[in-house]
Amino acid sequence: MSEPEKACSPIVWCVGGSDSSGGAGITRDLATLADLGVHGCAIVTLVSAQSHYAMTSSKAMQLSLINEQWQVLAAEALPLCIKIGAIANDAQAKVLSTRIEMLSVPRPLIVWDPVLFSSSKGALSNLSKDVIKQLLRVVDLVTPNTHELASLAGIFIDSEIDNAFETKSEIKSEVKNNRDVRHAAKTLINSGAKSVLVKGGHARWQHNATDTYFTDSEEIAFSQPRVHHSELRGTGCMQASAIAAFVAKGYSIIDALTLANAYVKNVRDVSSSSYSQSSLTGSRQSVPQVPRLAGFPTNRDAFPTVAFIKSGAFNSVDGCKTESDVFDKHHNERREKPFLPLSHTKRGIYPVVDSADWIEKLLPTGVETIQLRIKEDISPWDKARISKEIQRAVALTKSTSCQLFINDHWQLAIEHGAYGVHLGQEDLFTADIDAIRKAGLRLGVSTHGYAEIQRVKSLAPSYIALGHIFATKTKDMPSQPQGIDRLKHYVDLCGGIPTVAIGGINKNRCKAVADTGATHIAVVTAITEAPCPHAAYHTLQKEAGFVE
Ligand SMILES: Cc1ncc(COP(=O)(O)OP(=O)(O)O)c(N)n1
Ligand SMILES: Cc1ncsc1CCOP(=O)(O)O
Repeated sequence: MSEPEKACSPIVWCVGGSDSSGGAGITRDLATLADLGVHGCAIVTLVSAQSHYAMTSSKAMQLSLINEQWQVLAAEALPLCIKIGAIANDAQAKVLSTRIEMLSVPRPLIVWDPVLFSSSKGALSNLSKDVIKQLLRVVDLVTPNTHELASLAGIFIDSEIDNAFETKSEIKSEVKNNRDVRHAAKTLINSGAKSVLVKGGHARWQHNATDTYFTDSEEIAFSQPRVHHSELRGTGCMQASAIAAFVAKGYSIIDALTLANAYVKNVRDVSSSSYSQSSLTGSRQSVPQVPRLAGFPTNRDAFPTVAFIKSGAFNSVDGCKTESDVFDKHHNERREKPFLPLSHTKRGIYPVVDSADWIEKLLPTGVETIQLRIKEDISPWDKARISKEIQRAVALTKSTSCQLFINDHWQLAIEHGAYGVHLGQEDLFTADIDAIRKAGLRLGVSTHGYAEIQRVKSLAPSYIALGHIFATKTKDMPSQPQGIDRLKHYVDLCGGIPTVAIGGINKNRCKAVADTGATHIAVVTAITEAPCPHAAYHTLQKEAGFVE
């Protein structure tokens, strides 16, 4: 399944150096963008003479030429994203920082891959502490590996010491474990960086390769099985360009990080398999491994495990008891203990209602899955009344085959023996997931894109809800509607786990939704605001093709 074509490609600017081997730098950025259906423009900062194994020289572009490249592009159209790679010197860095600061709001998202050295063993840039500090503060996302993170954080640690003792210090930040990663990343954030993605490829102490994304309020880990002995160069350039490409295509930053991680995994896989193929056929004579194109990632096995670490829960570095695998330990444990599957495998319309009366009203339709969703901010009920309502809903459905899910109130759902619980993303930080599973209740969880789906898959829930598909008046949504094309990808990504599509679905839209393969279609107003809710339920079932 390929990604839908848009009428015109989004634009990303790449600022960086050319690598004559095509393995990295702006050469690789442009190939990555083209592979992902994004038009790349180039602002060349330096030209390097490089092969896959050595760099013999590198020459900086004149400042006037950097300025002119920027100006001529800006006069035509501003991009949705700017990816910055190697910057040759302080003067270039200052021009770029000033240019970025002058961009009017809403400005493009700026991603800086802080390439200080080339993997073919040569220095590409020689930036002073002050310009690095300035750059860190003007960009939106910086993507260091652990060596680069140590150098960047060292700058701030050095200057704290410089300020305190008024002496020059050689002290460097050390990054030798996950605790150091967090400490160094938080140093950058506390010094004004907006967000940091620390790449785990060089973090040999990690069992998996874990990229960790930090903002002042979030920490999200993306893990892949570690690749040992990779000869592929330019993966950092590819990853940062892919992030820029996905943001330019309208994905949220955390989905862009998830997709870019999967993209690089695919490039690695196709590149190494064609490389080993060439060795088998004898066509390889000390030929370097070159990156192959991989396109939009659609294969489930390329996607990372995603773990959201609640901000605050680990905000003190000492809060991490085990320095390793804080990031994915719980997720791996849970994957081995799946939730019970749904009892009905038949696809169907899934009404979401706010009272036991509605459940009573709809049961005669033969509805097989229903949700009681009581929102306290809508009706200020006290806990005792909510408890009674849940108890009544459970009693109504007990002797039927209808699967009753209780939204949010998982303790009451357990207490009253409901069939299942439906939770949102925030609830996952607070609910006792193990208690729900041990009590034998099913679990459904809401998601709003790639990162959350990958997070939730690790819980092995009974279903994954995907939303919101279309604009809805029922709930204020902070995210954009997903649309049918993305829904198709999400259903595929969920693999064998049943899916529920929700948000703005009515009788005219449910056929297209059902065609994506979503197992269930959840609706609120298409039933609750219909003149005849029974008839509406049957029409939706029919239009979706769930019944003859
Ligand atoms: C089937 C289904 N899907 C999504 C939701 C939304 O749940 P959540 O994100 O917890 O938001 P609220 O419903 O609590 O507003 C749902 N209820 N059911
Ligand atoms: C609870 C919820 N979660 C995502 S969209 C939504 C509301 C869906 O209501 P409607 O079917 O009326 O658009």
